[in-house]
Amino acid sequence: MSLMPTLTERLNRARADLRMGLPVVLSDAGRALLVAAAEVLTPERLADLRDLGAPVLVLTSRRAETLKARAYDGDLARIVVPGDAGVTWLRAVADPRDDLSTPMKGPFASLRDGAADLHRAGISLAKSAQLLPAVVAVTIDEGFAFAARHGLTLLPLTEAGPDLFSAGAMHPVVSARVPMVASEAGRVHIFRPEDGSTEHYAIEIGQPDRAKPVLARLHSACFTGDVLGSLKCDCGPQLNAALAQMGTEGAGVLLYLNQEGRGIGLANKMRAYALQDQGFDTVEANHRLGFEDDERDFRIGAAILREMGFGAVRLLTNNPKKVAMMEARGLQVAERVPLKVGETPQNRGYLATKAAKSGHLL
Ligand SMILES: Nc1nc2c(ncn2[C@@H]2O[C@H](COP(=O)(O)OP(=O)(O)OP(=O)(O)O)[C@@H](O)[C@H]2O)c(=O)[nH]1
Ligand SMILES: [Zn+2]
Repeated sequence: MSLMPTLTERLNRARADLRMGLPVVLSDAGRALLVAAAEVLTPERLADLRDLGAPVLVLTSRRAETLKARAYDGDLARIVVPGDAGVTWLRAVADPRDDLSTPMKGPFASLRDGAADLHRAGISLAKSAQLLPAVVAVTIDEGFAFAARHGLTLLPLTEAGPDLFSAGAMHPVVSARVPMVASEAGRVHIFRPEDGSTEHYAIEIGQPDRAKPVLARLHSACFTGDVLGSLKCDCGPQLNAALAQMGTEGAGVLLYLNQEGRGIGLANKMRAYALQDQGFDTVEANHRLGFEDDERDFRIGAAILREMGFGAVRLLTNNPKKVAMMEARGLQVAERVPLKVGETPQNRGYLATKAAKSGHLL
């Protein structure tokens, strides 16, 4: 018998550790790296990291571009942390909030030699913990004994497949009837991912025929739009219109995917909104924070639909990438059904940017 946690279980632990400001040990092929999230690192822990070696600040090339720092590792940059730099410096480099008011943070020296795969895993981990994609990293001689001695989580990446950061299979937990304004024949299903990460929901309207393409919507959570009625986006009206159409047709399925802010989480989305108030558009704001335009994993939606017995959909969307992603996961998109509602004076620019830069159909 072994009660040792699997890599996936350790990964979930590592996310929580990182969010608390605890370092995590990443190891592969005899190499080991200690990583901690820049946004929550305390001065005491930074001092501990310095005792172990010279720390680097790992950023994505998106963030490095704004900072005019060299990204020798393709998609990321390893920036030397100056000897006198404290956590305030780390946070100012990681977080674009004050870029405009205090533009000169450099010049920065970036590392060019040595492998960056463990650093890359550190960035993926920070993203999957919905933190800013910025980690402080120190190379250590050996991972296993170090992690055991300090009670830290170790991620032995040697065991990792290419899908380490995917949520895995979706397990149905429970479903219950919820009569709604859009349809009295509503049922809410809860799905829990294999890796123990965030749950996602499916709202089934009526009794869709599994043998035919089902009217479907993949809705990404938008606290501001769905709950607060924010005028900055079109999410709330899209959610209601999709349910209403399913109610009118008598059948459909709406997936409510907890991928707030196109997968960056609500805190980062609010950081993006603060940048939008400084004049950047939705895509530029994501990039300045160090994220890609869209960090969502649409495998989740495909896995839930398949688990529910659906193989083909009539997909309510204006986003051709959602169609392509579903087809790539083996779900046939028999038809794309446009969903154009909720344009406001406040979201006109946002919708225009999505059309111009993200390929949305107007
Ligand atoms: N990062 C970021 N996310 C945003 C912003 N405005 C809205 N969102 C998020 O964008 C997502 C919108 O998702 P959807 O409406 O499902 O997707 P879509 O790609 O616009 O495609 P369709 O609506 O299907 O055409 C939600 O997760 C929102 O929280 C923004 O300015 N920045
Ligand atoms: Zn929204």
